[in-house]
Amino acid sequence: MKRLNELFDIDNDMKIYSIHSDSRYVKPYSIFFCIEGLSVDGHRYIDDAIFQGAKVIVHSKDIDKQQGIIYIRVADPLDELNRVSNVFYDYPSKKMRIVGVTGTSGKTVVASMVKSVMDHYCKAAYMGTISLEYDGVKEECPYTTPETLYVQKKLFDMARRGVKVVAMEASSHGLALKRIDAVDFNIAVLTNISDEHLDFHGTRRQYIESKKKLFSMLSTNSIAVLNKDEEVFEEFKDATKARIMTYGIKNESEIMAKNIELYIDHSEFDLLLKGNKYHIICPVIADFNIYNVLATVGALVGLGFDDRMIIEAIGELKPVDGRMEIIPNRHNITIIVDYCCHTKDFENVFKFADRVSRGRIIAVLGAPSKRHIARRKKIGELANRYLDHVILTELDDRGEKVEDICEEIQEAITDIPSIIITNRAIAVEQAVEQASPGDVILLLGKGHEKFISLEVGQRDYEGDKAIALKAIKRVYEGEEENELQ
Ligand SMILES: CC(=O)N[C@H]1[C@@H](OP(=O)(O)OP(=O)(O)OC[C@H]2O[C@@H](n3ccc(=O)[nH]c3=O)[C@H](O)[C@@H]2O)O[C@H](CO)[C@@H](O)[C@@H]1O[C@H](C)C(=O)N[C@@H](C)C(=O)N[C@H](CCC(=O)O)C(=O)O
Repeated sequence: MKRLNELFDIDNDMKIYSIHSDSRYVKPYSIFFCIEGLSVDGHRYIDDAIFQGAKVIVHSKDIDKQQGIIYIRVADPLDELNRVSNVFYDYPSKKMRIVGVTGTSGKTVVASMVKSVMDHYCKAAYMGTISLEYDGVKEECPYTTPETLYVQKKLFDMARRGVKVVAMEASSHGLALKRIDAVDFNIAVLTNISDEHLDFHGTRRQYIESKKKLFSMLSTNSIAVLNKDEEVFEEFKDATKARIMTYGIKNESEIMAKNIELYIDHSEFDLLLKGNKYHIICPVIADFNIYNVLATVGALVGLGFDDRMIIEAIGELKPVDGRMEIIPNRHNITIIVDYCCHTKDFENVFKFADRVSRGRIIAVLGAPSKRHIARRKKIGELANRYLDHVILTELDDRGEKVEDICEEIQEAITDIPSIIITNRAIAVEQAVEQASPGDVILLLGKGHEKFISLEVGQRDYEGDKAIALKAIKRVYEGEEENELQ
């Protein structure tokens, strides 16, 4: 609870119990902020908010006024929402060390790794695509980077429960839509930038600018962990007042990986850290994940880790749920589940499998509907180049016919066999049935997710990992039993 005059420069000490930007959740004695959205304008819902009990309306447009309600007109209600939510929740981000991770790919992996390492030392939190997780709380996050009120409320709860470090993903949408403007970041990490989300941002330039915002928000005593091998490195360096910490594989950096050896179930490399060299054996797979490990090291150095703590932490890193996650089995079949969102991700995963596999590479994949249509042909072309067999299936159909999406991918697969099995669970089972010892199965696109998005809402899906594990048991362990009989 706060008094109104603590939140605004106003001569009124009314008790305010909550603040809202969505009329559907407004509670009595609250403030409603009218946010102009991309599809609707929050000003339309003022009456609903008052009906639900809002006593204060923060708006930017001419509106009809009612008796007994306080109206506060501001230039930008979203900016005010950010400012007020910070005051309302007692500046929660200032009470913890906040690590923000942005970039096209790798945000989830880096933020999750930072959290899992920090868990050994203090109460740590993760907020991002997979979940919101801290101090025994685990729930689905509404967005990769949720909206201001959600973020502030959760940070407030974390601070109250003694969380010391928060690793959160900063999506380009979240940054552009001011969802984390009120967060005081201590460390910002850039993974990489490729041409994605142009449907929302319009141009690559706009996309880059939204990512850069995280770094321009940093103060002089914060740290910007930047990938020196990225084309945009100099631009990001110039965008921040923070101390720069560089990592990379190709260009000379403060944190470097050299002599990288990739294996199907782990990686080895020499880590160059402040002039020292350490040989690392690390349970994460694929070269693009080495970048993620280096970015994590950057964040940990920023959090005060010394070399010994870093080496210990990397050796114990666990693969993140549904991110190049190997599904264990005793049958010499390597099954990898990966979220694989962008075209570049598909290329990276295919290349890795091609490089380390001694058998065939079988992939189960699809493409999301009504989004990134051009991606379908590109995925097909890449599959053609690197894989041996493809099973095309549903991803998130959102009302488009799955067969049509699969056929569009299939048109570009001219040199290797491909089949369409629209039911994803059956497609995964098929892949397991077809595999022989030595083969690699790639289950791509769903990662940790246990739902399929429909035109409206979503339906439950058991998850690639669970289905693959069951199939292994049925196909291989069942066979073993038969042989014994
Ligand atoms: C493009 C985008 O991000 N849009 C977000 C935006 O939608 P919008 O601007 O259209 O909002 P709106 O629905 O018009 O509503 C405007 C205002 O009216 C309010 N309202 C609305 C209805 C009502 O009955 N009462 C009411 O008060 C809303 O709460 C809101 O404050 O604001 C809405 C609520 O404030 C968000 O739900 C919505 O996220 C959409 C659904 C979404 O899917 N966003 C995705 C793309 C997203 O953010 N993705 C990124 C990850 C990207 C990645 O890296 O892959 C993420 O961080 O998750």
